[in-house]
Amino acid sequence: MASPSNKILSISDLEKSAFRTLPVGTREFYNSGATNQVTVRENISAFQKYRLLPRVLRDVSQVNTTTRVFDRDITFPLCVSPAGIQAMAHPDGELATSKACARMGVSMGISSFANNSVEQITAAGREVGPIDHAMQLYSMNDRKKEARIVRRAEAAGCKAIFLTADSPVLGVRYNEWRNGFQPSPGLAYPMLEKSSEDIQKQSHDDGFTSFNSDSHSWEKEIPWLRSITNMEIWIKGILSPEDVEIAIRYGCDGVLISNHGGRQLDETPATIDALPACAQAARGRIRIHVDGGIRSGSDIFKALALGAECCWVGRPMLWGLAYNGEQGVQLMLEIMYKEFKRCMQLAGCKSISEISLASLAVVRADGPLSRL
Ligand SMILES: Cc1cc2nc3c(=O)[nH]c(=O)nc-3n(C[C@H](O)[C@H](O)[C@H](O)COP(=O)(O)O)c2cc1C
Ligand SMILES: CC(C)CC(=O)C(=O)O
Repeated sequence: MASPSNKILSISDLEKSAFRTLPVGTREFYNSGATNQVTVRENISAFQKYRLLPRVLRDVSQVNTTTRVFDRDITFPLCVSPAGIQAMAHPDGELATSKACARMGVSMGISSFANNSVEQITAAGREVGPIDHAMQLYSMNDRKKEARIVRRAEAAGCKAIFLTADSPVLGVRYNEWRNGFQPSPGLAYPMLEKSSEDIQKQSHDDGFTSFNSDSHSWEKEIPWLRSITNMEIWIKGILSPEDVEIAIRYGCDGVLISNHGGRQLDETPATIDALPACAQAARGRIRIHVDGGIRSGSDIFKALALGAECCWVGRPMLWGLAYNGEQGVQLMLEIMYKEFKRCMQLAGCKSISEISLASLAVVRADGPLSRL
């Protein structure tokens, strides 16, 4: 843990603190992406194409930042994406994240690679306050094991399955291969039913072979999932409007526009760039959320203006955990919340429904400001 006297004012401060704290193999595993890191970089830089166009002299003395996710009003439109192996950032791992999310009134995704069980994670959050969880899932060649994950998540009160659609195989991860990445000894994956001994025997890459199954398809996976659960079914990892259309056809409840934080297929578009076409294709028929590169309140604002109903964030949670466990994740969410609220006020929006394309402009190198 970094010294609490270090002033952490922004997500970038948290990132720098985690950089100093985490051993190089863990830090690179968390921060890196696939191949040449093109998408990792663009997920961040693409936000800079957009400029905020404020409307002034509007009464923003009362601002309502709340929005509805899984039939609950959450504090503001940011939740925590499912990210695996959180116990390498802090021994409390996902338990700390769940508590911080509950304290801040936002939802949490639980990775199949969590180091704690869905039962422990949901219970930890509920000790603090009301919270909804989504269970992240891969299509697996061991259908019985996959069904056990779904049943445990439902029994533990999860509201949704996030089916990760972008990971039939692991991305090209030079950093993991160079560092011979392994989770710290002693860490297990209880949802995947893997003990720490099992994990140490195989490479991270080997761990993904069981996901490359012939059930990794719309027609085999979605009707089967529907037949075994009443939870909402969301597809995580969509980037094209065509796939949004298919998700609607299969009766899915939502999609998370995501490139897995640039960790799977490199040179896919930044999610903020893929979002508008996907939101237009959805035409309100399916929920559209987004993750990837969201690092400030104005990034959340821009994503909402471009058609997302809610944003999710991965690495900033890991940096918060590395900084100071539960309090660190809470600090990350507080920073985001305060920045988002201030951004709404300064842009002249007093509720989420007032955030629209009219609040954005694009500055082109060779011309004047363009409206979207
Ligand atoms: C260390 C790490 C582990 C992750 N593990 C998973 C996972 O187990 N399942 C999954 O669907 N996505 C996983 N993700 C992707 C996140 O859910 C999310 O899509 C991504 O982190 C969003 O980008 P951001 O980190 O720029 O916010 C992981 C991301 C990171 C950084
Ligand atoms: C937590 C991992 C085992 C999975 C991963 O690295 C990822 O999904 O990006």
